Amino acid sequence: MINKRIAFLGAGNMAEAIISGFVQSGKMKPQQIIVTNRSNQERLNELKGKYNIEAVTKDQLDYSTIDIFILAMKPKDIDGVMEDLRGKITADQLLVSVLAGISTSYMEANLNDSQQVIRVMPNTSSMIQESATAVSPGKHVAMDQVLLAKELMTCIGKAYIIDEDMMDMYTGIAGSGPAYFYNLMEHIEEVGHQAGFERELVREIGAQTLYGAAKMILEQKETPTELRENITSPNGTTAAGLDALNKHGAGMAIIEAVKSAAARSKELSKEPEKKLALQK
Ligand SMILES: NC(=O)C1=CN([C@@H]2O[C@H](COP(=O)(O)OP(=O)(O)OC[C@H]3O[C@@H](n4cnc5c(N)ncnc54)[C@H](O)[C@@H]3O)[C@@H](O)[C@H]2O)C=CC1
Ligand SMILES: O=C(O)[C@@H]1CCC=N1
Repeated sequence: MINKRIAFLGAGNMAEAIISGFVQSGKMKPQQIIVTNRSNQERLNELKGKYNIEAVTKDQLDYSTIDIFILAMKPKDIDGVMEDLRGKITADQLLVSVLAGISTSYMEANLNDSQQVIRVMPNTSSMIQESATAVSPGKHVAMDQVLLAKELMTCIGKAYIIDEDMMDMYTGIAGSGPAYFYNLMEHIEEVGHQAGFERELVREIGAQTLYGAAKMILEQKETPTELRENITSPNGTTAAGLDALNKHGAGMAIIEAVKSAAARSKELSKEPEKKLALQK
């Protein structure tokens, strides 16, 4: 059991996906979790009703009772939250941030000098405990806190400790990644439906195909290249499909998608970093 009191600052999609995974994991009692937002009481009631957790607006939160704060608002709202936390958060309270493009050094510089800050990058599959989550500790984090953060993130799927300088690329691969596969599935659904399948049926067939392929990669010893070659008979149907994929630039499109998301993550961090440089 994880015996900590955890407060979410932000009550949006990502907060809900993580809360759902935490509650399903059985590693903590719902009463250990408290979710906050600025003022949307309706949303707080919804989360409270669905997960049996506590829910209050940020101004009603008693900061002194919290062991771990999880930042789950949009990156643009970071400065308001730093202001809320400054002077209230103490060095022994752990700050975990899911915000894309906001560095640990930015948060450290805005809080106590020795603040323990860990950046994580989950994805929305947290909802069903199938996220692939990166964990990157800041400068002042004790090893037991890194392991605690990893254990927490394991409640929502697999967790990997990575260097923070790889976080933009990780975001391009795994934070945004589910969207690429959803987009692929939208196209599979469309072409199958146009050919005469019921939409729901072809959606399920496509999803089972994707799920089976992912499970093969995770559970078999072969590489994706070997698995692909196993399906591809000379002059067969798969070869025809792969030729069309190549002709239409699918490989390049995937590489560009990851690189563009990673570049956007890097760009998101520039504004706050610039502000930090001016403060120095
Ligand atoms: N959506 C995704 O797939 C992923 C998102 N992220 C990160 O998660 C974060 C949240 O994204 P979403 O959930 O999609 O956003 P969202 O817009 O659905 O939710 C943001 C929430 O933050 C609240 N909020 C704003 N300022 C606040 C404050 N000062 N105190 C407390 N609450 C405050 C808002 O009321 C809202 O409930 C973003 O920073 C994003 O970079 C990270 C990984 C994946
Ligand atoms: O699009 C975004 O900014 C967020 C961050 C990672 C996934 N979605």
